[in-house]
Amino acid sequence: MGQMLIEAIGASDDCLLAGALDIATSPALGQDAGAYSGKQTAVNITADIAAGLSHSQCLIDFTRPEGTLEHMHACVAQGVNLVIGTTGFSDEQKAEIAQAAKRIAIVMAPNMSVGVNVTLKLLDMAARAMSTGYDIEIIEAHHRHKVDAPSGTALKMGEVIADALGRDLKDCAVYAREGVTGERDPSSIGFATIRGGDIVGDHTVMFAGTGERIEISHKSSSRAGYAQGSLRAARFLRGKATGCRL
Ligand SMILES: NC(=O)C1=CN([C@@H]2O[C@H](COP(=O)(O)OP(=O)(O)OC[C@H]3O[C@@H](n4cnc5c(N)ncnc54)[C@H](OP(=O)(O)O)[C@@H]3O)[C@@H](O)[C@H]2O)C=CC1
Ligand SMILES: O=C(O)C1=N[C@H](C(=O)O)C[C@H](O)C1
Repeated sequence: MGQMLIEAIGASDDCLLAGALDIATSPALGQDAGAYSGKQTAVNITADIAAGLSHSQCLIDFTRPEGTLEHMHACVAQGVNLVIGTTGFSDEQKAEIAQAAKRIAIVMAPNMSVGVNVTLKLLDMAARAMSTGYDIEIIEAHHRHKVDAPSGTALKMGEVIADALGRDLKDCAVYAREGVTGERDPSSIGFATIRGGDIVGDHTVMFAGTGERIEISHKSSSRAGYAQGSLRAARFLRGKATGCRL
């Protein structure tokens, strides 16, 4: 995602790359942030977070939860707003992010694509309309490099549906099935995860009834939409001092 963001920022007429961070062991440290594509950005990749943020108004973070939190503390110290695309946070980590939003402005979304966020609205509507008589299953597929499961997007879809049905996802989510599982609990929301190849990101929510089923799907064919959505979030944060969209 770092490379997609550098590309999207380079192509935009209102955003400027002011820093590029990676971890201390990265072989890319010291290189120009555009070196991977042969295009110069005049920004060198650094692991020095304070230095990387020193000319920035907003940090866009796609790393790992522990990296995001480290970056977030630096953003708070330096008054830099934050867009979080990283997924896989625990409840405690999410609470820490909500606390930080009292000091800086934060947008956090497990999926930055416009299409997925529209899909979340469709799911809210569908769940309310099919609140009984339909079994709800969420199926997601991603590339072989993805480290968290189910995806942040699938979990968000589950939360939206559970909220619409007046359920708590913690009580009704079924993340795995194996062996003699017994019949399906009608109040459950099931998750199935596929990992393989270079699948960018597919999500389908199935409402399986008697004699029919409805499937609402979103499929990403490029990661560019995530980068564009992140810039949109950064623009939204421009001029904001505190608060969060989670
Ligand atoms: N919200 C959205 O729309 C999207 C969210 N994502 C999420 O973004 C995250 C990153 O995905 P992706 O770009 O594919 O992953 P990558 O592994 O390709 O990139 C993550 C980068 O973060 C670095 N990193 C790892 N740990 C740390 C750390 N502790 N501190 C600082 N940097 C760190 C990695 O370094 P190194 O390679 O050296 O380990 C790597 O450069 C995932 O959580 C993914 O689910 C992804 C796409 C869209
Ligand atoms: O790791 C990815 O690639 C993606 N992660 C996000 C998630 O966990 O939902 C968003 C998108 O599906 C791509």
